[in-house]
Amino acid sequence: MPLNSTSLVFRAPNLLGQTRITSPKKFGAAPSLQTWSSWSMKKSHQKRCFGFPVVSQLKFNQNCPSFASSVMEDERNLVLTSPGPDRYSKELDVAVRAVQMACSLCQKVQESLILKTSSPVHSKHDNSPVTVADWSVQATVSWILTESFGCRNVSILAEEDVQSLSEPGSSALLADVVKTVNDCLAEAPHLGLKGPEMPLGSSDVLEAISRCNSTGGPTGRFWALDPVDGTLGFVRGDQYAVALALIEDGEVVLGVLGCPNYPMKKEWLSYHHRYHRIISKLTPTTSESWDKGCVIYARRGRGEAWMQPLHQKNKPLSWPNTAIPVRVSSIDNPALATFCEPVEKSNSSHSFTAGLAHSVGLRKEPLRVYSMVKYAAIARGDAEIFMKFARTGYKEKIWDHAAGVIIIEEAGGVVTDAGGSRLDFSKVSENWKDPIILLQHYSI
Ligand SMILES: Nc1ncnc2c1ncn2[C@@H]1O[C@H](COP(=O)(O)O)[C@@H](OP(=O)(O)O)[C@H]1O
Repeated sequence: MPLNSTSLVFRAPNLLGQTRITSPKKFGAAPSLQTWSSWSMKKSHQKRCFGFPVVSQLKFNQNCPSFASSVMEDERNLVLTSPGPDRYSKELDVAVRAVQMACSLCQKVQESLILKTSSPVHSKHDNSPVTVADWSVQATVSWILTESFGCRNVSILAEEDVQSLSEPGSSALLADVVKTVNDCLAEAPHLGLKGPEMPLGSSDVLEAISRCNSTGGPTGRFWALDPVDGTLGFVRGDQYAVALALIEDGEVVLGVLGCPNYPMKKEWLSYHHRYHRIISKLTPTTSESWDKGCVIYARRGRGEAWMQPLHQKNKPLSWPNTAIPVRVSSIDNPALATFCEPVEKSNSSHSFTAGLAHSVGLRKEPLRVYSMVKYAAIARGDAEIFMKFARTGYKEKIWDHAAGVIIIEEAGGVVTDAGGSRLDFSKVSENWKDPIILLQHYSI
C-alpha cells in the first residue's frame, strides 16, 4: 500500500555528491557555487498538506455555449471538491478520463501521420511543429472540462491558439480537426463521460480551443494543458505525452500524464520507434500488458502516484481498479543511476550534462526521451534524474512541467531548478526566470 504523505521522511541520497554547477555560456544562467546535495536538502519542505479547503457551490453559467451536458447536472454544479481525503477527487476523475480520451485520439493521428493518410505537420510562428492532434486534444479536453464543471468555473492555460486554424485557406485543416474531435467525443460513453448530443460544429471547436486563454497567476485556479508535449517525438512516431494539471493559488494540486507509447521495458524508451513498433507487433498486447502506454496521475498531499493502462477501444474504462501505485527508484549509488535528458540538443546541452554527469559519478548512458515521458520514467523508477539546461533566453512553460512535477513529488521525488528552488507555477508561462530544470529523487 502506498504510504501516507505525513509518514514520509526524506533523506538526501547524496546521489550527485558535491559539485559546482556552471553552465556553458550560451545556456541558461548557472546556479552559483552550490552543491547538489545542499540544494537538495533545502527541498525537504515538500510533501506538505493543504489547509482546510473552501467548499463552494456556484451555479452553472446560463450564458455559456449550449453544449450538451457531459455529466449530471448536480455534478456540473460542483465547483470545489469536498474537503478531506476526497479533495480534488472529482477533478482528478474527469482529468484522467479526458487524458485517456486524448491518448486514444493521439494514437490514431500518429498512426495516420506515419501512414501519411492525415494532414501534414504544420509550422507555428516559432517554427515548432503542430498537428491536427494538438488542436484536437486541446478542443476535446477543453470541452470535457467545461461540460463537467461549467464554463464559468473552468479556466485553462494551454499551448495552442486558433490563429492558423482561422486563416483563409485553412478550411480543410479545420474540417480535419472538427472530425477528429467529434470522433473522439463519440467515445466518451466508454470513458464514463457523456458526449455531445449533436456533433460539434467548427465554431464550437474553435471556441473550445480559444477558451484556453488563461494567463495563470498566483491566485485562483486554472488548468494547465499541453495537448501534445514533445510534438517532434509525436511526428516522428516516437515518445510524446498529454499533460494536464490543475493549479490552485500557485500550487499544482493534481497532475495527469498520458504516455501512449511508453514501452513495457524501460530500455525500449531509448530505442528507435520503429524497433519498438516491430517488437509490439511480434508480441501482441493484452489488457494486462503495459507496452501500449499508460496514464500516470497524482493528487497533492496524498504521497502516492498511480499508473493505469491505456483504455482499450470499445471497452468501458475500469477505473481506478486497474491502477497500480508507482514510486521513484531507491537507487542512491550514482554509478547505478540513469539520468534523462531531451533528445534534441537544441533544447538542452548534451555536452554540458555529460560533463556534469561524469563529475558526479554518473556512469550510465543518458536516457534521451522526448517530452514529459521523462517525468513518467522517473515516477515509475525507470530512471533517477532529469537534467535540462535550456539555452539562454528560452522560457520554460508551465504546461511543460506542472503535471510531471506533482507526480514526481507524490511518488517520493523532488523537483527544483538548478538554484534549489521549487518551480514557480504562480508566474504566467512567459515569465519563468530560470530555464534550468534539475530533478533528483529522494529515497525514503
Ligand atoms: N529551445 C528550446 N529549449 C528548451 N525547450 C524547448 C525549446 N523549444 C521547445 N522546447 C520545449 O521542449 C518541449 C519538448 O521537450 P523535450 O525537448 O524534453 O522533448 C517542447 O514541447 P512541445 O513539443 O509541446 O512544444 C517545448 O515546450
